[in-house]
Amino acid sequence: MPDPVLTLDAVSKEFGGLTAVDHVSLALSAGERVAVIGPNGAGKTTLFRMIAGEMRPSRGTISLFGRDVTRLSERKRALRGVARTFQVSNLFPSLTVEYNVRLAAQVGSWTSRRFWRRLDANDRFAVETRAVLEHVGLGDRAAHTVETLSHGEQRQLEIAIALMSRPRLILLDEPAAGLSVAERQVLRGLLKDLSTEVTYLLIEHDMSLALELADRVLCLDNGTPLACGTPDEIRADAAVQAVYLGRRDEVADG
Ligand SMILES: Nc1ncnc2c1ncn2[C@@H]1O[C@H](COP(=O)(O)OP(=O)(O)OP(=O)(O)O)[C@@H](O)[C@H]1O
Repeated sequence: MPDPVLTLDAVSKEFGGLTAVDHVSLALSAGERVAVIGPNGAGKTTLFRMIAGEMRPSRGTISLFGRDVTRLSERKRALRGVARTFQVSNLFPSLTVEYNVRLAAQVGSWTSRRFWRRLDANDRFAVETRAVLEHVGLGDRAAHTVETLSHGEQRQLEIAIALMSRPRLILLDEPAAGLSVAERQVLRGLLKDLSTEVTYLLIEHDMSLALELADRVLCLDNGTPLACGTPDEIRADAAVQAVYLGRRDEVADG
């Protein structure tokens, strides 16, 4: 059996007297898609920040591909294949779509101490950039500036940027937040069709989207794992339904 892509072993995070994440354990195998759900303040983003290396756990260990990375920096984890998209966009609005992707890829290349290449150079990044933009459905938008993109297209671009680092694990932080129904459909298709070479962990408030995309769902409540199971198990879970009271129909309909 290959090592899991990601293993969380009793990970906790305290902020002063507040326990934001409390003894969360989880293992993701290669190609698996796991959604983390839970009401506001459940600890989802804090968990992501610890996995990405932005923040250290108070207790517990985090391993990537069988190696303990609990004390490794965010950059070193990125070099091991972790990419992340954010709730708040990190894009450069006045630059073109293509330039945003190439810039991110070349900064990644620079931080990994590979040879810095000129942004204008007709190099391998141009080919990879075109391919990844086609892949996320933005092939015809390459020459447009980011500020002219719809909100949904900007989310697609963020995924393109994450894919440029050829990640083995992507952390998607509410990719569907603020999207229209039609934009959600596009995003749903994109995430469903991603190669299973990429494992992903997804925070998503849209319950039906989370249950549709995920192989497995972890529900947090006040930092504590409330339930972890297949989408069908989560739909049927009484504790999850109670937490989502008022959204009970949404859980049931999935
Ligand atoms: N840097 C911090 N310092 C102090 N408290 C924090 C910090 N970050 C998060 N918290 C607290 O930790 C708890 C969990 O927050 P977190 O943002 O992880 O929840 P969440 O599930 O992502 O919520 P949301 O769905 O609203 O984004 C909250 O009570 C929050 O106020």
